[in-house]
Amino acid sequence: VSSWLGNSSGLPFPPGPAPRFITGNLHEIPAKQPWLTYTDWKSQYGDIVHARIFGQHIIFANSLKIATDLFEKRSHLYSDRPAAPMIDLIGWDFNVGLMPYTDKWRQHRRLFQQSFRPDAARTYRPIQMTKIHDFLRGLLSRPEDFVALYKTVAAAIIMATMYGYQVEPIEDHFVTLSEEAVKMLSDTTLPGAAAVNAFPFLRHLPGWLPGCGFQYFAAECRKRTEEMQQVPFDFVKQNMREGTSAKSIVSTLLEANQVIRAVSATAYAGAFTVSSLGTFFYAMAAQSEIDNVIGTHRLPEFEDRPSLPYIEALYREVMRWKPVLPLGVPHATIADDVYEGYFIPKGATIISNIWAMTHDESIYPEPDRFNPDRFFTADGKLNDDDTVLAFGFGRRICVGRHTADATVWATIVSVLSAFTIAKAKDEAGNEIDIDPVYSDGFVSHPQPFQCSIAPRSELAQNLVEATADL
Ligand code: HEM
Repeated sequence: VSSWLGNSSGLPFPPGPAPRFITGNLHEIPAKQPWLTYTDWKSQYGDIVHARIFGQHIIFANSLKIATDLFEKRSHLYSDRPAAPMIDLIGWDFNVGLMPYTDKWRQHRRLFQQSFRPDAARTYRPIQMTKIHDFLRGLLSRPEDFVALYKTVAAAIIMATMYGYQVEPIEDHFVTLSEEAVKMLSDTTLPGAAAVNAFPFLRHLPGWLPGCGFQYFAAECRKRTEEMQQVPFDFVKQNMREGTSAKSIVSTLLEANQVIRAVSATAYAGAFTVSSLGTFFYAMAAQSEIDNVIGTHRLPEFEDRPSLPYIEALYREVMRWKPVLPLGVPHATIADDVYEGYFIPKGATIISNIWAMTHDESIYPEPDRFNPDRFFTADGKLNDDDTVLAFGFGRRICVGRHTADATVWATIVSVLSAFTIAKAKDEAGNEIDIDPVYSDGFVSHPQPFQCSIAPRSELAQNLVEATADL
């Protein structure tokens, strides 16, 4: 009770909606697109907002300044993750991104960084391009399956770099395993999603008791999560035994070590966040820049990046407009703190409201409009707003960001160089409008929609077909 109500500091919590006695603000947390509600709270209460769900204090960092002050300048206090018993129950505690701020996290993060720091990330470029070219050929032969295809490209890159495993173009067993495990995680971690997060003692009660059905769900999740870690790991070990192992991060690091198993499965799950890729299909421009700089006789390469400022702006806008994790991954405090006269208790959940930051009208006028031009100065130069907020903050900033950045950029430029994407037409020849609908939950993916994807020219088609022989 003292943690629910208690604040012995004599200082106020940051402003926020009035909580009810027991449940706090639970009744105000919407199931759908909660980041929109939290961004409304920003207009009402300011850049730092406090809410409570049962005994859990939640602080929303709604501006870049607050995020920088807390997650970066006070990173020694703000780098923990909230304790969520449901994460342990479903077996996701193996994941670096969800681990508390402990020596174990440091060890996993260090290993991850070794394989994903900028110079290491550059060595994966050939694999990235190969998989992106597979994707382009997929678009030629099955444009109607573009959603399944772009989802696979991100997974294909991670699976090839981590495990040396080449995914099947459709319904790959490993990819399906990971997709299901990520979906289960997404369903169980939002505030208010699982009673056991609010009442941790419930984890000790058997599933047959009323209200404890989550135990059966959790047991099923644990099985999937275990499989998701073990199956691709066994694949590498088997190939190494048989001497057929392709070079991969796991085969390079492998000393039959549990940390590697967990770190690699973390990366494998990270693949799904690369669904930022879906977003850029909503927007078409920039082909003339590619034609002017690269010409039409070859496909783009990573080395072209500095010469393509418009594509750079397009990439930034894709990452700004619909951040894949609109509320980031929650941080938590490891001790009491006072910020600008407000009390922030130990164990509080700190949400980086990335949506509010990337839709801040004072920085991005008309924030809901997709407009890459906003990243140019008045004299037509790319501006210096090059920090992608979608990757989060401080010591917990996304470790896969260099690889993810390269994948998203290279996919955008490759598709644009070879294809025209337009609205689909109905039987009467009228254009079908696109209604951008995104999934709810922890990860926000674009939902399937219709559009027309066709090679820009015969030359473009030949270039894409020729990638099969590379
Ligand atoms: C467009 C793609 C991606 C986006 C937008 C993204 C975004 C994020 C965000 C917002 C966080 C939380 C940062 C914070 O706590 O403040 C995060 C953490 C993380 N990401 Fe990514 N990510 C992407 C791709 C990837 C990929 C491809 C990998 C793996 C190869 C990856 C691995 C991780 C890991 C391991 C963490 C946890 C770091 C920690 O807690 O110490 N991410 N990511």
